[in-house]
Amino acid sequence: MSTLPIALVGMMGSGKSTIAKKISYKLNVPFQDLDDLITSEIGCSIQVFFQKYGERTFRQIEARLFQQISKQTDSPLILATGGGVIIDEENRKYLKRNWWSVYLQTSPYILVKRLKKEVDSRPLLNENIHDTLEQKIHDILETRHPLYLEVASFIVDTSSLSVEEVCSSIVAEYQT
Ligand SMILES: Nc1ncnc2c1ncn2[C@@H]1O[C@H](COP(=O)(O)OP(=O)(O)O)[C@@H](O)[C@H]1O
Ligand SMILES: O=C(O)C1=C[C@@H](OP(=O)(O)O)[C@@H](O)[C@H](O)C1
Ligand SMILES: [Mg+2]
Repeated sequence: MSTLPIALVGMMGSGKSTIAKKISYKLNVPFQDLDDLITSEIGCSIQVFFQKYGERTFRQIEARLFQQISKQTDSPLILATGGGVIIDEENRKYLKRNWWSVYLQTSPYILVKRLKKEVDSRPLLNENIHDTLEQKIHDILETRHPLYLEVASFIVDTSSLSVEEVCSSIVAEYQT
């Protein structure tokens, strides 16, 4: 049984926010969503912030808030990270050292199906209007997949699992 707090990592649409909330309820452990913490600090949506200040500034805030929580992880917590948290090398160190990190691996085909209706809230999917959603997801996943693998203590392939099945699999492994 792990005693570390749980961090969910994976691509946009892999289910981090949805699954973290459910596991929090199942384990009776507090839950936080890194994107919600960022939104509270910036005072606008992530979409609007990207347009005004760009991704680089977003990543700086994301890293600061993530590392701040990571240093306070002495009590149980479930954290839904944002899909890009693993880009920063220092963030990856924290994910390996301070968290039981779960990679919600999801096939590009399923990501496209899940994200089709939610593109508006994900700025990286609104860029490069000449690329299809399939192409954008493929390109992002190609760079990030090795980084998710690098930090993962446990991997769940969510592509053919329901939300409930993903939660059960994580809880069972965490309690083993
Ligand atoms: N295992 C799953 N099966 C079907 N739909 C899912 C699953 N996990 C998440 N979803 C759906 O995919 C969408 C994105 O989920 P979300 O939790 O916001 O992902 P993330 O936080 O990783 O971007 C939501 O509409 C959610 O209901
Ligand atoms: O993958 C990314 O770079 C991002 C993922 C988003 O969170 P979700 O993974 O919860 O969609 C959010 O942090 C931001 O739009 C950037
Ligand atoms: Mg999310």
